[in-house]
Amino acid sequence: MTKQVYLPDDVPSVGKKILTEAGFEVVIGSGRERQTMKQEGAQASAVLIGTQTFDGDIMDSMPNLKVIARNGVGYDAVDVDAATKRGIYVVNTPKALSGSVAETAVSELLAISKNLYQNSAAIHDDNWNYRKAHPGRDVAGKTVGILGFGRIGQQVAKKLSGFDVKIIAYDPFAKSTNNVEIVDRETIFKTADYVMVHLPAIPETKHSIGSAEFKMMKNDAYLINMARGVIIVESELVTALKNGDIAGAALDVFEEEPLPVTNPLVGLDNVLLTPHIASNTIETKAQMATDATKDIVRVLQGKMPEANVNQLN
Ligand SMILES: NC(=O)C1=CN([C@@H]2O[C@H](COP(=O)(O)OP(=O)(O)OC[C@H]3O[C@@H](n4cnc5c(N)ncnc54)[C@H](O)[C@@H]3O)[C@@H](O)[C@H]2O)C=CC1
Ligand SMILES: O=C(O)C(=O)COP(=O)(O)O
Repeated sequence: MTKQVYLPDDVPSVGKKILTEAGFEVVIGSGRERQTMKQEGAQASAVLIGTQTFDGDIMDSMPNLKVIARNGVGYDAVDVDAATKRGIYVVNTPKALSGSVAETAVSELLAISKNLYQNSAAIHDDNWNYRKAHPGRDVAGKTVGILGFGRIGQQVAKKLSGFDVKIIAYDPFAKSTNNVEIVDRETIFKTADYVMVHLPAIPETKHSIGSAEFKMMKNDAYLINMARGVIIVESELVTALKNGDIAGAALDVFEEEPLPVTNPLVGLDNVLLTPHIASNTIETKAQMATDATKDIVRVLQGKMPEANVNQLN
């Protein structure tokens, strides 16, 4: 019988082509909701998922499942222990997206420094003079502090190398490089003008940045989080933004996604909010779909997965 690959969300055609050419049936689903996935994926030998929760209960509804492919890098929402107990591979696409996420991180750093969003909104509102009372900040001469100096953190440092900034990083497993000094965690919060979060969401990092860290930060410093919402204590960030403990924030990820419009972050004028778009580009989505589906094919053909190799772009 033809093996099924279940895609709760559609992916670029290059990925579907790899699956059909390898002889698999592609089942495009209608969303990430638990019951929907359980029904639509009941016959699946492989699934290709986003950031939705994928636990043992869902795995048990898919008795043929051999591989869970994360179309992305963070697999914090996949119960890897449950998969391992069931003999199911978990793969991801770390090589595909580091550069793209770093581009978005640097874009947001520049956008909050120059008030790009507010100035554009002001023009749309027929307010050319908004700029007068809202000068931006130069990036040159500032200190950028990177928390988590892995694939993405290193790409951020590379992209920033032409900006005349001092770059420091905290990561217990990383070493200083030509242009990046590894420092202790406190030094990041106390001295950086931009604190950039590129940590994995693991028990050690969950809610690890809150009021104590915001109080350590300089009043004119910015927080940029492109990693996972759960790393920040959101309510304490709101307080810090309102009290002026920090100058502003750029956030691509939130504890609850989609971010409810009732969340107190919405409407603050010193925060740039984007809907989890750091890797959401035409080129990177195609590369992620390619890497993930090639690994699905390998596993379903009885080979070892390859895309999940810790290698820089
Ligand atoms: N906004 C978005 O669309 C995207 C978000 N992400 C998030 O970015 C995260 C990072 O991705 P990569 O750089 O590829 O991962 P990575 O595993 O290459 O790098 C993470 C680094 O954090 C370090 N680390 C671990 N615990 C730490 C701690 N307590 N303190 C300081 N450093 C610590 C590790 O040693 C590692 O070097 C992912 O886990 C994912 O959640 C990834 C892609 C897209
Ligand atoms: O790769 C990751 O970890 C991401 O956060 C990308 O998110 P997505 O799978 O595109 O919703």
